[in-house]
This record gives sequence, structure tokens and C-alpha cells, in this order.
Amino acid sequence: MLRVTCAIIIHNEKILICQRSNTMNLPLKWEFPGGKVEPGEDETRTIVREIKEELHLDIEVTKRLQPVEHDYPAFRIRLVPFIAKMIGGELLLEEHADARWIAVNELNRYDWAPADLPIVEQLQVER
Ligand SMILES: Nc1nc2c([nH]c(=O)n2[C@@H]2O[C@H](COP(=O)(O)OP(=O)(O)OP(=O)(O)O)[C@@H](O)[C@H]2O)c(=O)[nH]1
Repeated sequence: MLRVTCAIIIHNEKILICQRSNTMNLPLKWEFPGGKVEPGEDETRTIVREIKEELHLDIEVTKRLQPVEHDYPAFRIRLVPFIAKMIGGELLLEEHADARWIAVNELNRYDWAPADLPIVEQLQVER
């Protein structure tokens, strides 16, 4: 099972969402940015590292949400979401096609990676 972390980054009451590029798998799907946990790596460490590498942002994790397990045709994923706040850096996209700061009530307008849908639902219930 592929272990992946993702971050719901909050800044000025908006959430950062990212669109996968057309060269990534799940092309052009929207996701919460993050990436794979490396062997022996702590998940919190993973998410901080991935956000810096992919977006040039510094984050501080404030909460870990319930992990989601999802079966894609070719692999199974365990996606661990973290709520985080932006504490520094300037957004620069290294891999993604697009990124937007949106309000919680706009989450529904996007074509999400299937594994993210339970997280999107959870966020709408909580806020
Ligand atoms: N980062 C991220 N990956 C997700 C999400 N939802 C989801 O299904 N995935 C899947 O999880 C896997 C992790 O991919 P990734 O490409 O972001 O990871 P990475 O940066 O460590 O990969 P790489 O270094 O091999 O490029 C991909 O298969 C991706 O499609 C999500 O919200 N965020």
C-alpha cells in the first residue's frame, strides 16, 4: 500500500488546492498537496518536506485527520491528511499545473482525485 501525506493548508481563512499536471498520474485532478512517505520517515516530517519541495511554502501542522484508504485500478493508497497553517515562504509551483486559495464552500467546484473525496466531505461538515 502506498503511504501518502497531504496538507490542507490554511491562510487568511482560505485553503490551498493544487491541480496535478498532465504529466503526473491522475492528470489535471485537484488534490491537497503532499507526497509519498519515505522509508523510516515520520509522516509529519514528510508533509513539511513535500510542501517545501513542491510549493516553496513553510507550514506548521496543527492537526492530523482520519486517514483515507482508496483502491485505484493500479494501486492502493493510504492518504493521511494534515491541517496546517502557512508560516512562511512564497508560493512557487515546482510540479503542479495550477494552485488556488479557495473558501471551504468552493471545494465542490473542483474535479478531485478520487481518494480526496472523503476528505473534502469531512472539511465541509466540520466548517
Ligand atoms: N500528493 C497527493 N497525492 C495524492 C492525493 N490524492 C491521491 O490520490 N494522491 C495520489 O498519491 C500518490 C502520491 O503522489 P505524488 O506524486 O504526489 O508523490 P511524490 O511527490 O512523493 O512522488 P514522486 O516523488 O514519485 O513524484 C499519487 O499516485 C497521487 O495520485 C493528494 O491529495 N495529494
